[in-house]
Amino acid sequence: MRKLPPLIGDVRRLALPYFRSEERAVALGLLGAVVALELAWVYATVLLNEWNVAFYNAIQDKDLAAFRTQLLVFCAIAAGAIVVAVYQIYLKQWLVIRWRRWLTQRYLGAWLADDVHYRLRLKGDVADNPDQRISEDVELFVSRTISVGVGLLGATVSLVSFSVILWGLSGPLALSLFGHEVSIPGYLFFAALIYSAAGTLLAHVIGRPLVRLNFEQQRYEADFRVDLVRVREHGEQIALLAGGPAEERRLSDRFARVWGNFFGIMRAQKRLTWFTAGYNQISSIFPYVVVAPRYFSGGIQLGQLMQTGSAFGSVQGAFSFFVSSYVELAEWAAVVQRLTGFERAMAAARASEPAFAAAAGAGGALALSGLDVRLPSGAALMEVDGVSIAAGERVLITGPSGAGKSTLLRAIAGIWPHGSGEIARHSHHRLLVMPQKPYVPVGRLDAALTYPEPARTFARGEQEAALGAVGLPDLALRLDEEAQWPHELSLGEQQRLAFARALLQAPDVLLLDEATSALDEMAEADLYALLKARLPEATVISIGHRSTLVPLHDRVLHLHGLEAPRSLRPAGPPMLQSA
Ligand SMILES: Nc1ncnc2c1ncn2[C@@H]1O[C@H](COP(=O)(O)OP(=O)(O)OP(=O)(O)O)[C@@H](O)[C@H]1O
Repeated sequence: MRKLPPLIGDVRRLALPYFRSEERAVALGLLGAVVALELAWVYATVLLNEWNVAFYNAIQDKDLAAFRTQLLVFCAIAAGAIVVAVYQIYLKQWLVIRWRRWLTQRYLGAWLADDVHYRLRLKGDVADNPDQRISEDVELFVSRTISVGVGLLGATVSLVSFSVILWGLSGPLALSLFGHEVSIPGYLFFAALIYSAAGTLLAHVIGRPLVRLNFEQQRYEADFRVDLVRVREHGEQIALLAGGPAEERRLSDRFARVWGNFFGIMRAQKRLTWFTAGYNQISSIFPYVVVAPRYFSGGIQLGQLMQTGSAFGSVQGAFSFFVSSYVELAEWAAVVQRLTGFERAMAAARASEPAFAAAAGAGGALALSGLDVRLPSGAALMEVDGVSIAAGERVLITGPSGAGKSTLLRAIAGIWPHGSGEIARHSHHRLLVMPQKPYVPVGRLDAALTYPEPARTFARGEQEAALGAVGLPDLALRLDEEAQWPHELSLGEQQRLAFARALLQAPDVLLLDEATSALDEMAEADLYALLKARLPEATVISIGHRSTLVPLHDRVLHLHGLEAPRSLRPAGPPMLQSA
């Protein structure tokens, strides 16, 4: 297991915000109730321990009346314990689901705000599989923190209560050491302590690899699941390429890591179970072996033997909380580590300074000066200086494949975090990016059309008119329909849908990244003419390889140079001819 102080520090950082949040009254109320019920449970076990004396002495004395009375006492204690058990589980689950809801919303907010999800992806492996961290790890963290926390509290209270009882029951142990008479008071307590401490130490040594193995297991499971989802999403392309066998090989390789690591877990858990199972078996008999001499010498009766045995078992059980919960603790430590890493990565992504300084510009105008755009690796990609684009101007950017045209649009859109320089634009102007493959969410068509605004933002008539204008009049009749639109609509139809979205949202700046690549040249010209007619004020920056795009724009900028870093300058006449 990890070193305890950092683990406790991480748990505090992850857990405290909920108990200080706007939900703190309910959270603390539920936590208080769960703790109170745990204490009530310990109290019931103390009562049962005392009941042992009267019950077993009644058996030893063949006292039927006392035996019957004690059966009734038992029923009363057991009834109370049953109520406590039922409500403790119920209230614990209540606390788990509320806490999980709060933490999930917090993580969703942090992950989706300020493009953190995208920046994390660009950074690569810093926080793998955020989906798994938000869904599974949050649930595991919340439920394990409550069960470990409450378990630890119960074990501590039980330890104190039964230690007092055991100390009282245990007479001093007289020993003769090197000719000196030594008397050890409360020797049964010390016997329980030594037995449990030895068990805890051994469990820790044997079970330590489980933390790392559990950490890896959660990661491999998530990687495998993500790959399965990708096959489902790209089913058509895979079928067209007859890629089934290739996917099967890849998925089998992925799964090999899942089961390979699981074998590691099985081996580690087997080693630990050899120890814990043996330890638990010995624990059930060990107290009686320790107390038996006093019983057989007539020092105590059967009732006291049973009470002492049970008190010894409780003290030793409380001390051994660590041994019995080692696997659970190991999983919990792994989850704490994963969530802490996720929070840190999100905070770092959010805190990273924007690469390109935003300067004030006017209207839909843009000015790019001293831009040095880089790759995540730090390698220089392109340089852009002294490029001004007037409001309402239409500019085409050309350049060889891989030159960095899309990356430049990402930088202008404000989501590319690598590089330096200044991008001047009006702080309130609205910008819409239309990529080659538009994002079309699954669900109702009107929501897909108006994304990311809610469908109700635009009147139904406006939505129908926009679809009609871009050549999709049939879809205007299906606005209420829910479907897998990304699979149902052709790429050309999706690109038309993106134009309809632009007409509705009427942005000040439009960035078109090969947004008409799936359409024929006539349809492309019609859609550009539509933009000019409906959004005459909008600044348009397009990327494309087709020469037919040139007359649809006022100016062409080209990424010059044979290799990176290329520079963006006006395209010369030869370029225009070859473009
Ligand atoms: N997230 C990323 N991580 C690492 N490299 C990237 C990333 N995104 C882009 N690149 C690299 O940056 C370079 C420019 O890519 P970009 O997509 O901007 O080119 P492009 O000019 O738009 O190409 P095309 O015309 O083929 O669409 C490429 O070499 C690409 O591999």
